[in-house]
Amino acid sequence: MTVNEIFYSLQGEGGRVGEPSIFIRLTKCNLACSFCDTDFADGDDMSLDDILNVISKFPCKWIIWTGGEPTLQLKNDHLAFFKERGYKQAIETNGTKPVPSLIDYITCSPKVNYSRIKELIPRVNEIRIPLLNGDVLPDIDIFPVADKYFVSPVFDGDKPNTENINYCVEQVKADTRWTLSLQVHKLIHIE
Ligand SMILES: C[S@@+](CC[C@H](N)C(=O)[O-])C[C@H]1O[C@@H](n2cnc3c(N)ncnc32)[C@H](O)[C@@H]1O
Ligand SMILES: Nc1nc2[nH]cc(C(=O)O)c2c(=O)[nH]1
Ligand code: SF4
Ligand SMILES: [Mg+2]
Repeated sequence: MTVNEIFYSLQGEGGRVGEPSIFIRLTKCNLACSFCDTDFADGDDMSLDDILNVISKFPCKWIIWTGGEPTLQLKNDHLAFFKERGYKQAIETNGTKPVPSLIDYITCSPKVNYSRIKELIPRVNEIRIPLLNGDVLPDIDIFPVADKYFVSPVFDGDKPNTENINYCVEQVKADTRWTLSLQVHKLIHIE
């Protein structure tokens, strides 16, 4: 696999905020979102044993596969390797590709082709849609069935953007099926 970075931190976004997690960021993406806060271009080839060597130092059994777009590389063979070693595995995906079945927790953060996501990924744990001030929030039923639906105001790099936050607050108050998600890791200055 081509790996951009591996770090141990707390989940900063969505339904599992605050949970200790090992982030494995894979290189490459099939989209180029204007607001993307991540530099995922560089990477090193790592074998599964190389990755295990790094992550086994952390006192944590939850992996979050992210990127870039992790579905471009991640397959059930990779997931089976870590599952056999006692890891639970979550994914952060943009919803443009199917998610391998051995994933334990799916966060889908829609960016494009909203109506197609359901066909590719019928059931997710959370939808977490990034919104800029004025972006149209689609009707919730267009998305896959989820346990929880979040709107996530786009941050300016590491800084919260008041207009985007206020706009998301309005959306949640107008349709109570949605919940606000903030990028808490940026607010508390952790990775
Ligand atoms: C960097 S992406 C990687 C995973 C996958 N490509 C995706 O888009 O879900 C991880 C999360 O960061 C969010 N994100 C990226 N840039 C952001 C920003 N400037 N403000 C808020 N969320 C952002 C994405 O929407 C996604 O939920
Ligand atoms: N703390 C922290 N939580 C996160 N949740 C999703 C992230 C990502 O970049 O995928 C992320 C991240 O980069 N840091
Ligand atoms: S899909 Fe995810 S990683 Fe790719 S550019 Fe958009 S936010 Fe960044
Ligand atoms: Mg991030």
